[in-house]
Amino acid sequence: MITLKRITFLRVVLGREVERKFCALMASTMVNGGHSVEEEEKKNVTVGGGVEDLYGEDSATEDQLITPWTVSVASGYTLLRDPHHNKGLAFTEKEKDAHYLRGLLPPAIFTQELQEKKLMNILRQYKVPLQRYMAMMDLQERNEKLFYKLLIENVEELLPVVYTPTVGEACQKYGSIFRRPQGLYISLKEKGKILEVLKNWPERNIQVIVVTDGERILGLGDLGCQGMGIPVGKLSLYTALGGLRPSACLPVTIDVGTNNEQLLNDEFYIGLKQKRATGKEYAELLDEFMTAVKQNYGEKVLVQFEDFANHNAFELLTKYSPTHLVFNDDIQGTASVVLAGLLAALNLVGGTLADHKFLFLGAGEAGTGIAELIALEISKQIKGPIEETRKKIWLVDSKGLIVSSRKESLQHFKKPWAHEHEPVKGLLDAVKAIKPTVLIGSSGVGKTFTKEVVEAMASFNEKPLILALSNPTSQSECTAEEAYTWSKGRAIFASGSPFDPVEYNGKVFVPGQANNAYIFPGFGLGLIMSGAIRVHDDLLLAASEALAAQVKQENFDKGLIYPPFSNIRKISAYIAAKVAAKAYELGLSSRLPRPKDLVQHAESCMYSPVYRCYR
Ligand SMILES: NC(=O)C1=CN([C@@H]2O[C@H](COP(=O)(O)OP(=O)(O)OC[C@H]3O[C@@H](n4cnc5c(N)ncnc54)[C@H](OP(=O)(O)O)[C@@H]3O)[C@@H](O)[C@H]2O)C=CC1
Ligand SMILES: CC(=O)C(=O)O
Ligand SMILES: [Mg+2]
Repeated sequence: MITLKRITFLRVVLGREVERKFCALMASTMVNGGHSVEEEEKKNVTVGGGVEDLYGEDSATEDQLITPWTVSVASGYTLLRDPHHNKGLAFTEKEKDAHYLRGLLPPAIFTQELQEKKLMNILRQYKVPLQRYMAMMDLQERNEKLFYKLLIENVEELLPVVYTPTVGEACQKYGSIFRRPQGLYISLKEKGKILEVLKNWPERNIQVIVVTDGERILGLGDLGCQGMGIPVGKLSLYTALGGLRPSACLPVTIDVGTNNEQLLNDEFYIGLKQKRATGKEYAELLDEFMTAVKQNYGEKVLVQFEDFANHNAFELLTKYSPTHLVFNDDIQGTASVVLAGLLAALNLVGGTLADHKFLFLGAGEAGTGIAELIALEISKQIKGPIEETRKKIWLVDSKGLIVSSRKESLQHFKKPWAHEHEPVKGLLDAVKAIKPTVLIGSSGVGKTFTKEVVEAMASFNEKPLILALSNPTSQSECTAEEAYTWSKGRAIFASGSPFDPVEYNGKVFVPGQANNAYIFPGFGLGLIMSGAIRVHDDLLLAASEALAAQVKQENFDKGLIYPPFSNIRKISAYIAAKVAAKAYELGLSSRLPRPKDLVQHAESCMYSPVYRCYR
């Protein structure tokens, strides 16, 4: 067995040539069915213009088995190809000598700051967002630290590139832009072998998994296996925004087929070409996955469900919450970020949460998840039963206002919202009938907050609070410009995907981004650093309150109900500390003793993308 220690010994004691020969011979014993070293050495033939075929790969015929041999000591060419350790032109002269890099790089040496400047210049030249996305993915595969340095230090500029809206387009075109796998693909073909598949992933100490089955990718619907862009994007935010180590993050796509005909007919589709498995077949695959995850990574690995369709999402969350550390970002993360925005908005609109009336367009994961957390917060504030506080909240789905006469036919997650009211068909009529102070879009359907809807909101609210949560930008219920113009500059507006500032009547309005990206990185860090074993609603409330507390007067002055993303690492540390504190208080934490200063502890846990010096 060849070991890293032996290779290092050979290199240090006997020199590089001996090491090369040794590796080659070890490799050749694994070629052609394992013949003796001598035999294989004799057979080392020359092919391709006199280049030695050390590993026997070129000379092997098609039916001969060869070993995909690699020596995993990161030095020389291998070091430059290793995204975790590559520093590009930033290797020092000393490092070039010590790590066999001389001649493999041009003479100039760039600092990481200069590399960052150069790459930002290049990125800014791309006019097409998808080109920027691909350039960032290339960078992530080439030089991980530089990727994160760029993302952390230019977060407001690059978030729309690696995340919504561009990640949506990337998923739609994932088959064409796919280069190298960035996460684990677990399909029906892997049934019975999922534990082995997890072991194929090169990293062992996984702390957070983001998993999708691709059925509800943003507001773009079923993108099957191409949904992989979402776990990859979310996890890059876990690192950039929440400070989790990249090596501790595992993106997973469960492929049970797709019902998207366009993909099924696409010759370049990268997933299983079959209709989605459902029922027992689906449940068994998911169960095998969840069991394998716990077996391989232990009790404290966080599994974040992302962009599952609601007919699976609620069930999975209910099923695995008692046994695993699971979190559904679309249901719970979105709820927490919206509640934070509402708590902050009270500074602008006045009153308490209980004084407001809420109307949702969209009664799925996001809509009912947010509604439930608002109702919970109000019931805690007024110390009243949640059945009563739910009555302040109304939801509209594709069939109209959810009312008691529809109760029998409603999905279980809509039933608590079926209040007494006569049937109402469309949103405009619902707005006029309910007269909400807060209108929240979570339908996944763009352009549904029409001029009439916004004008109606502005007719009975001095400052209508309008949140257009649906992603990507194409699915936003209205644009920032529409919200400000149609409300004559009175709306307080935030959206799931970012919009540029808008000038209306000589005043500049800055729309905020109501996106769960404010919550999940800090929330996850809080769970992990405290060794939490279960998620509890009170942790979500703690995260909301922490985020709301981070909105400063200067933000309110611009009409913002969220703090800017530029400060997100500090915000995430604060959220993490509050979540961890609550987890300790509830006895859900296993990492003892509890650190005294949790904010400082959170900051000290965070991954830094600064280059390290190699000995
Ligand atoms: N900003 C953020 O952080 C987040 C944003 N989102 C966005 O929210 C959107 C919805 O996500 P999610 O809740 O998970 O999706 P779901 O599929 O679970 O829910 C969608 C809801 O919208 C309703 N709906 C669909 N079309 C219409 C219509 N024309 N009129 C009225 N209602 C309609 C559906 O009605 P029915 O039940 O009758 O089919 C359903 O209740 C997506 O675009 C997603 O990107 C999601 C999570 C976080
Ligand atoms: C933001 C997000 O999680 C979504 O749109 O699904
Ligand atoms: Mg999502």
